[in-house]
Amino acid sequence: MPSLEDELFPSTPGKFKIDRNHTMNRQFHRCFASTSTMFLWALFLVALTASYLSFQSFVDSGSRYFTASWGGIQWEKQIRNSAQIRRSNGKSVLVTGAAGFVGTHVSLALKKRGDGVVGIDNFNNYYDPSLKKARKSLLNNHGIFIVEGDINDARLIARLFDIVAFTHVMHLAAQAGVRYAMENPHSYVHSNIAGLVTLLEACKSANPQPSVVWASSSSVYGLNEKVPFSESDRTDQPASLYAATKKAGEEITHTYNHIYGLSITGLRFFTVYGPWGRPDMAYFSFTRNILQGKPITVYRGKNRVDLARDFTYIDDIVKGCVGSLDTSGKSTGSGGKKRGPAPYRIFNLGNTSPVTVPTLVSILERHLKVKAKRNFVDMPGNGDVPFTHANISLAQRELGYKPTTDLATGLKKFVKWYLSYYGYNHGKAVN
Ligand SMILES: O=C(O)[C@H]1O[C@H](OP(=O)(O)OP(=O)(O)OC[C@H]2O[C@@H](n3ccc(=O)[nH]c3=O)[C@H](O)[C@@H]2O)[C@H](O)[C@@H](O)[C@@H]1O
Repeated sequence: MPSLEDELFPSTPGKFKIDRNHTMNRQFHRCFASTSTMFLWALFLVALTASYLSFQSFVDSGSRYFTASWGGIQWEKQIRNSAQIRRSNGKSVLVTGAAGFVGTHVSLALKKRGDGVVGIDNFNNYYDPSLKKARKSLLNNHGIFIVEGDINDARLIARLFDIVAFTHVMHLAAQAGVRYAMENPHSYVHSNIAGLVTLLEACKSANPQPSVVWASSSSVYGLNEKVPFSESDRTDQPASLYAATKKAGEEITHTYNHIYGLSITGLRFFTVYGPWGRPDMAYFSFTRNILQGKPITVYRGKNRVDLARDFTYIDDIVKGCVGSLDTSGKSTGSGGKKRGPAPYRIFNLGNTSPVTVPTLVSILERHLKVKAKRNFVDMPGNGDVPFTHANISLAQRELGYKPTTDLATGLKKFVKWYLSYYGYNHGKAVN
């Protein structure tokens, strides 16, 4: 039988060979062996502590990356209150990108009719975060709580699903903007691909699984020339990385529908505009420049053809989003496993009457009562497409979607909001 010493210090030629016949030697070795055992244990404990500490710092630095300031009893209470349903057969909806343009309007519409709404937004500085904070205040005033966090933070998303059994997710968080993708390509991958997958992972694991409605984009039609654009038209020729990530989103959501039974509705928004809009978009930046007496750059296509967009007013988009939530059908999975086929739908949400960019400028001039200084420039090869035009018959049939606001009417409402929000009085900012 090997002794304990033998097991701890196997008889190998050299250093630790034990002479069993020599008592002193034996005592020395016993003493040495127990010291060494202690030494080994100490080493083991040090290693264990070191790996625990480095794991903690990894977790902490992860949290710092997501600037997580969430958690706690008060925080959970605010989420539960915000998610409270106040009508029969109401929904509890997690709205991602809730402090964004479309997110704010959809959250308000849902809350006003009695649905529970919890928002999440990372308040990044792609455009003026103070506008996002102002939207947040607006939502807070209506009893909507916005969690400050990133959809890439899997722990946070999982926690939200622990606190609330969301029936629906309205996923609007994204890196938007067609031309900015050349400046910061990775932000598109971070939000529109990685963030989407993190969110879908949480949705797939949630019990019950929510139904997911999310924002795709008219830009997926890319170089498609068949007009108007129908959902069945080809979308494999994106003209920008932004469009490519949105198209990838359509494929990614399809796999989650196919494998896990998530109910998915993708909405291809066509150049959405209106009050509380996005400062990076043309109608918004043109307004700012016109009021400040600065020139605006108007792009022109090949052979000096005017560019055109199927500009769609925010209230019409909201109706399309709410209609999608109401008709989404249930997810079928549970415990991360599919239990049957679930709906997978894609809809165009456009105005179905394109307007050229110079006409947009003329309408703004009329509403602002200020003449624009136009600089016509050939459209740079930066991801833009010459025109968009939605065929909306599918959304009309399935969602009852029927846009009612033309560009002149919608821009009038936008200009009214803009002048009031930025404190303009007779064409001059007062603050
Ligand atoms: O429909 C969509 O899918 C997309 O609509 C917009 O993208 P875009 O149509 O390019 O909207 P704007 O950036 O407002 O541009 C509108 C038109 O004005 C033109 N433009 C833009 C900026 C400028 O300085 N000058 C100018 O002539 C553009 O070329 C374009 O024809 C949004 O920015 C995207 O996030 C959205 O996904």
